[in-house]
Amino acid sequence: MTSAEQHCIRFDNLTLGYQSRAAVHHLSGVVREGSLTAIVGGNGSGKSTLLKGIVGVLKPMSGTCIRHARRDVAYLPQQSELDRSFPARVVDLVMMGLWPKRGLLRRFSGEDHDTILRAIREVGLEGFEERDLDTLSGGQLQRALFARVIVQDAPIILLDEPFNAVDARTLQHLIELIQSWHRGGRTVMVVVHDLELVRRHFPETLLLARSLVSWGKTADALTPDNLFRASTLHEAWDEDAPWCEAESKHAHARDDHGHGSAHHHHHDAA
Ligand SMILES: Nc1ncnc2c1ncn2[C@@H]1O[C@H](COP(=O)(O)OP(=O)(O)OP(=O)(O)O)[C@@H](O)[C@H]1O
Repeated sequence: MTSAEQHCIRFDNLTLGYQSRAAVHHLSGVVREGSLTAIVGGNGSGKSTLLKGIVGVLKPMSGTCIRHARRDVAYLPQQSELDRSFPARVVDLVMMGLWPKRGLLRRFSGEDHDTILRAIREVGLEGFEERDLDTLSGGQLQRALFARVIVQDAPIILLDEPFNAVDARTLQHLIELIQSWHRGGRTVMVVVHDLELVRRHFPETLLLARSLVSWGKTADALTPDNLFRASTLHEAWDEDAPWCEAESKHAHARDDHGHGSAHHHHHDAA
């Protein structure tokens, strides 16, 4: 495998934000092809912003985020960003996963319908095909969204807090689906708040506190020291600071974690 093949996503001094305020500062490093990474950090630490930067809905303020060979991305936003009152059934939501490939106005083939029904079965929602989205429980909606990811069949999968408000059984099922995507060689990044879950199921972790705190094998990334540093940075935020003032305040934290080319060595394992 060439090094270009190993690098699925590359960040080079990437800064992302809104209006004139940066939310993710000067991130450098590579996401290895086929890796399974948890993105961890406190509220407002830039996790969702980073996913939006990878998808491309948010353009860099500076630096770059490059997806190798413009790989397709399946992106699941936080449930709070979804409009549940949208008048659609489960089958319509899952069908949307085929739009990028088929186009909005093309008719779907019998094969496409089989793909959609198979995905609905795979997430355990058989019998719910015709149900309106606004009648689903939170866990059922999350299953339907996972079915949409399945039909998208993308090599890169980004999930923003997919385990929020799901019960133990649904959680186990969603984890199994993520693991099957990982075994199939897809590159998967998931925003997760529960650190025990991360330690149990995610080989690699990226810990954010607006700037990168640590990134590598989960056991190395989530040391008490790194978690303490992340919380200290978190407390030091000034929401009203002009962009990059926060960066200079936090420069020491960036200097000693050695991300970028150094962190890349972590990615041989997993
Ligand atoms: N659309 C927006 N416009 C302006 N500022 C935003 C916008 N979205 C996020 N922010 C700000 O960017 C910063 C990072 O937010 P982000 O949503 O990436 O954090 P997060 O780590 O995903 O948080 P959480 O765990 O609470 O979901 C926060 O200060 C937030 O207020």
